[in-house]
Amino acid sequence: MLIKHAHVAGPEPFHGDILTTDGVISALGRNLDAPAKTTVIDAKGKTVMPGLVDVHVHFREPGFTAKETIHTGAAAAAHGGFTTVVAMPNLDPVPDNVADLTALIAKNHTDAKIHVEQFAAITKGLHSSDTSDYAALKQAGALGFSNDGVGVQDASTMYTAMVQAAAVNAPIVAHIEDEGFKGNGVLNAGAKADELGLPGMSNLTETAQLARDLVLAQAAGVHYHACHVSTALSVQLIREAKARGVHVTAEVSPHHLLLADQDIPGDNAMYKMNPPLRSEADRQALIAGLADGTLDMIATDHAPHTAAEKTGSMATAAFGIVGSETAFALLYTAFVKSGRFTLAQLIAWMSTQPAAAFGLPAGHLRVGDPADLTLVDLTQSYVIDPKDWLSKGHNSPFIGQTVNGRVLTTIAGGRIAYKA
Ligand SMILES: NC(=O)N[C@@H](CC(=O)O)C(=O)O
Ligand SMILES: [Zn+2]
Ligand SMILES: [Zn+2]
Repeated sequence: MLIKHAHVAGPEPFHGDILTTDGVISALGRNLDAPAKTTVIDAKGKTVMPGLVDVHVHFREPGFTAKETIHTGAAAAAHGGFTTVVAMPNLDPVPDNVADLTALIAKNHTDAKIHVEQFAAITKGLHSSDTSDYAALKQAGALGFSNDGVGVQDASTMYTAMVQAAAVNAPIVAHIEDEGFKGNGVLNAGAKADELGLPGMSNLTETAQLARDLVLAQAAGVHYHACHVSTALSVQLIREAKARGVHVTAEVSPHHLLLADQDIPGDNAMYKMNPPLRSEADRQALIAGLADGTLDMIATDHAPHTAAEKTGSMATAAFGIVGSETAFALLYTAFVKSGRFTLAQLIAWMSTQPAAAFGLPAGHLRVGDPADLTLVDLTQSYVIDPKDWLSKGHNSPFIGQTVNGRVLTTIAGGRIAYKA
C-alpha cells in the first residue's frame, strides 16, 4: 500500500509518502514509487496518525452477543480509528482457564480485522478468591489479568494475585471498587443524586481500594494498571505512588474527562456507568493528571448494552456506555480544536503510551513498524448519530453532539480494516 502526501502526526511528525509491504512500513519519503499491484491512497489534506490503541473494551462474546460480538466490536473500534484493542474477560464462560482462553483468542483473530489482545481473569469466575493459573494463561496468550466489572474484594487474594502475576511478568489490570461502599449506588453521591432521588456511591468506593492496591503492588513488585480512574484523590494517590517507585500505570475514560455528574440531565440511563461521572472538581483533576503524566493514557471502556438494558430509570439500567466510535472525535474537538492540548499529546494518550505501557508493537510510524495507521479528516464536522455506527450498542450520552475529526480509513497490519 502507498499512502501519498500524508501529513503524519504523532511522535514522528513528517510530510510525505508511506509505503507498506507485508504489513510493515517499508519506506517513508517524498515521491515514493508504487511497486506493481500496490494500492495507492491519496492523503492530501488529511492527517495520518499511528493507529489508535484502546486497552479497555468489552466485546461480550462469548455469553452476551445480543450486546456485541467480536466481529461488531472490532468493526466499531476500526471505525473509531483503533488498530489495537485489549478485550476484557467479563464473559461467559470467563477466560480463567487455558481451554476457554485459547478458544477466545482464536476467535479474536478470525473475527477481527484489527489486533485484538485479550486479558484473562485474575480469579476463577471473577470471584474474590482462587487466583487463576497465570503462567499457563500467559503462555496461552493473555496480555495480562483483570476482573473488570468487579473489584477484587479480598486484600490477601489481590496480594497473592499480584505476587503470582509479577512472577510471570504480567500486569494486574484493576477495576477498583469496594462493594461495601458501592452499596446499591447508581451514580455519584452528591447533589445530583439527591436531586434525582437516586442512591449514590461515594468516591471511597474507588479510593479506599486504590490506596490498598498501591500498597499491595509496591510490596508485590507487580505492574499494576488502574482502570477508568475517576476521582481527584485517585490521581493524587497514583502521583504519590509513582514518586515512590511503584510500577503503576493508569487510564482515564473519555466520559470522565468530558462530563461531570452535574451534566446529567435527569434520570437518564445513558449517563449510568461505572465508575460514575464524578464532580466537576474531580473531572478537572483528571485532566490535570493527564497533562502532568500521572495518568498515562485514555481508554474508552467501550461497554455496549442492548436498548432494553439501557431504557428506563438509572436505578435499574445496566452500567456502561459505548466509546469506540466517538472517542477520538469527542476528544479532538474538546481538547485539540479548542487549543488546550496538541494533537501530538492526544496521540500519545490514545496510541503511543498505552502501547508502551503494555509492550504492544504500536504507537509509532517508523520504517520497520507494523503498518497500523489511521487516516482522519480533522476539518470535517458532523453530528454523532448511532445510525453511522458498527457497534450493536447505541448507549451513549454523546448522541446529537457536533464534533470534528472523521476517521476515513483505518489500516491494521497493512490491510484496510475500515474505509468510509
Ligand atoms: N463500565 C461499566 O459501566 N460497565 C462495564 C464494566 C466495567 O468496565 O467495569 C461493563 O462490562 O458493562
Ligand atoms: Zn471496570
Ligand atoms: Zn470495563
